[in-house]
Amino acid sequence: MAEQRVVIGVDSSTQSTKAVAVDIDTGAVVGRGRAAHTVSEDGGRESDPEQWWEALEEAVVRTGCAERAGAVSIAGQQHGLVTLDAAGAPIRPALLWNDVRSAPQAAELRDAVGAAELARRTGSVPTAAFTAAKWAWLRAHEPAAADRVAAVRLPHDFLTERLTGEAVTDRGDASGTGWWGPDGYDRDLLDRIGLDPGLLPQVLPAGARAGIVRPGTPLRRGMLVATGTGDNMAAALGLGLLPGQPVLSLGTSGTVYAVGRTRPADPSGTVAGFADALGDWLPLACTLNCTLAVDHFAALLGRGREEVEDGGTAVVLPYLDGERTPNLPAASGLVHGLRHDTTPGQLLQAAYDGAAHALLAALDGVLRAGGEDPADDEPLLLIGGGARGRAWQRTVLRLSGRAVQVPAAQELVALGAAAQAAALLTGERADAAARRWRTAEGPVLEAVDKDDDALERIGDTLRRAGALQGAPATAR
Ligand SMILES: Nc1ncnc2c1ncn2[C@@H]1O[C@H](COP(=O)(O)OP(=O)(O)O)[C@@H](O)[C@H]1O
Ligand SMILES: O=C(CO)[C@@H](O)[C@H](O)COP(=O)(O)O
Repeated sequence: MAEQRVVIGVDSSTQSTKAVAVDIDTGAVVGRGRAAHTVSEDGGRESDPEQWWEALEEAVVRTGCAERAGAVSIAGQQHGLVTLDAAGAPIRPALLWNDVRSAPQAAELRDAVGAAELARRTGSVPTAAFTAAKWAWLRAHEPAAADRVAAVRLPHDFLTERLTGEAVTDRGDASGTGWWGPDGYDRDLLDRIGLDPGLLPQVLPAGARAGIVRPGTPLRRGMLVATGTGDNMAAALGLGLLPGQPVLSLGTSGTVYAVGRTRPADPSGTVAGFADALGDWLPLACTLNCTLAVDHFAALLGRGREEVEDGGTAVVLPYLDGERTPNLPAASGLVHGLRHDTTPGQLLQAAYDGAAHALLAALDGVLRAGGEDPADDEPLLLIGGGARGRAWQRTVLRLSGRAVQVPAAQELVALGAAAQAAALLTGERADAAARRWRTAEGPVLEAVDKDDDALERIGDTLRRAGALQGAPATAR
């Protein structure tokens, strides 16, 4: 019998690290591992990169394939600022994508350079999420720490470098920094925020090899390591996504995206013009308040996640972490439209609706930004931890008016990383490997009539909440 060929894909995302070991020939998942992360909650959002490394070690060992896999690749949460000293040790905890303290620095950059110019050069108008704003925050608030920095990395670059010793990244994750464009690093923008380009990793071409596993890790020494990428780019690979197929991901962040053939440049900032991990683009809109915010609401109401009820006039803007889409970093949660007959179940449903609203409102813009036609009747692919929740599925059906496909495969980010690893061994494109593995297959839920009344109520509340949501909610 021929020996089974296996690769490992890793997803180092906000709440945990997940690893999958995949049979290259069949796509069967032959091992899984998971280890949790800690995220600070006192004002900012920070995590210790050393904990990500330990979680990665634990998760890959748990797959049972750390010694026999042929290749490995690491995908990670986008945007996080990892600052290292000359020995490669973190100088301070990483500033995460959902830390809104850097909103003033993002606004300064937009004012200084102009939103349209930033979109033209980097594809995106930066919000607090972007690494450029985080570096500017560090320079302003912790100048002594910033002066000690010998290397700046994204979460997945940091982990790839720990594995290989190579200071490298890929175009997908680099496109979320706010200092990268199709011609490489933007020296003028780096200069404005006081970041030496010599501190940054080399951006490798799509499909390249990052290096090999060095001694002293739980993975076999000499194992091939692919470039890895940002988590949303990896999920696009993991689904074997073709241009124009929309995806809605329900995790700590909510994201909506599609592969596009045209380079996006949305001056309004709603659609970020990311690169994908191959040669195309990944226009994407992202919210800060998704599964965690709705779960928090359910806990406040003393109800289980699925205990929702239809009807009523309540509107919830569940902006517990501030918000990125719409760009309201100082916002807080807001409940409006309560009546004597409003039930707790209706209020919970309103929290789901409020969390899904901005993502679905951005969907057509995402498709157009990538040069694709929103009128095409492609089902919306629903992924991420929330995708299996029935209340989430019903909410997305009601507010999108589209058919929804729920892939049976789980951990699509880790599968996308595994597809990158497989591509190193087979010579395929990573997305082609995932299509061969049939990762996107799953039940299609039929479209229902769009709930325009609910969408209108939320949009109206949002418009009228203006001053309340723009003012600082708490001193951060
Ligand atoms: N059946 C479910 N219904 C709704 N939400 C769920 C369900 N299972 C998990 N979740 C949510 O999924 C989230 C984790 O999703 P995941 O995509 O793994 O997050 P991340 O990648 O951001 O770490 C958790 O916040 C959890 O509340
Ligand atoms: O900031 C973004 C996208 O721009 C987020 O999608 C992060 O990449 C975090 O992802 P999850 O941990 O929620 O998967």
